[in-house]
Amino acid sequence: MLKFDGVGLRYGHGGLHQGRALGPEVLHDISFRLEPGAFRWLLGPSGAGKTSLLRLMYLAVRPTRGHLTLLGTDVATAPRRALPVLRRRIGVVFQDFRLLPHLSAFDNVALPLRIAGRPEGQIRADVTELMRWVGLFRHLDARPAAMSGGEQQRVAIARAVITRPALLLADEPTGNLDDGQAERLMQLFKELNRIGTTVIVATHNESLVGRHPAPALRIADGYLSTGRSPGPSTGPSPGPSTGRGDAPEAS
Ligand SMILES: Nc1ncnc2c1ncn2[C@@H]1O[C@H](COP(=O)(O)OP(=O)(O)OP(=O)(O)O)[C@@H](O)[C@H]1O
Repeated sequence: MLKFDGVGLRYGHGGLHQGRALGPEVLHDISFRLEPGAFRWLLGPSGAGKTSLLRLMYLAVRPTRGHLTLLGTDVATAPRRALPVLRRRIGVVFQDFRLLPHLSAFDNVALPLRIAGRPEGQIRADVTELMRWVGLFRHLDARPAAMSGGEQQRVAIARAVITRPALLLADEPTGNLDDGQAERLMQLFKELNRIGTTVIVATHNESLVGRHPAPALRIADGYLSTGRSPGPSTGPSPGPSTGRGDAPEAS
């Protein structure tokens, strides 16, 4: 369902004729495959290429070389009209949240459901329940500017998961959360994963990764390797549902 085959990425491509030179390659020869229901940490030092890899997966950029298949669709050969439909099956928690400033927290989270044409009564029930779960029930009417960083991050998370996407991509989703909130967030991600969502979480939060051992995509200097995240040496560690979706991988 998610397949990278020799993918490389340079920024600025298409810009030559606009006077911008092609930048250096920031991702090199990325090859891996994930089946539906997989969970992966995405790990690597700052600047290694985690956000760039996620941007390929939510169609913000296209590979400069190689092949990328997302949810069964080859993004290079798919007709242009197919891409927004594909994109709607992907939930993204952006590192910088990207909430719409003129909308309330409720309306930010409701937006993907409204775009999908869901009935307003169902939207109200679903959004209210999820906002209660992420601890923001008292902030339904607040605008992003009136919320703390952690509150905004939780709105961004709620917006990403409200549609139960086929693929959930989260870029440093606990950066503004305390440990208790981060654990609650992991419960949410694991529950989605349990019901079939493929989940990829980029993070520097080593203690969170240690508490939830799962296979990892590791990036260093734009090159990918795969392996298992370090887990606690003792104690129960159910972790995300790592038993499913573990397709043979090559990197
Ligand atoms: N829009 C862009 N234009 C040009 N180069 C970029 C752009 N975005 C990222 N890069 C470069 O791509 C490389 C990888 O950056 P990326 O943001 O993917 O790393 P990261 O692993 O997500 O880092 P961090 O953990 O700090 O968020 C870096 O060298 C960065 O400077």
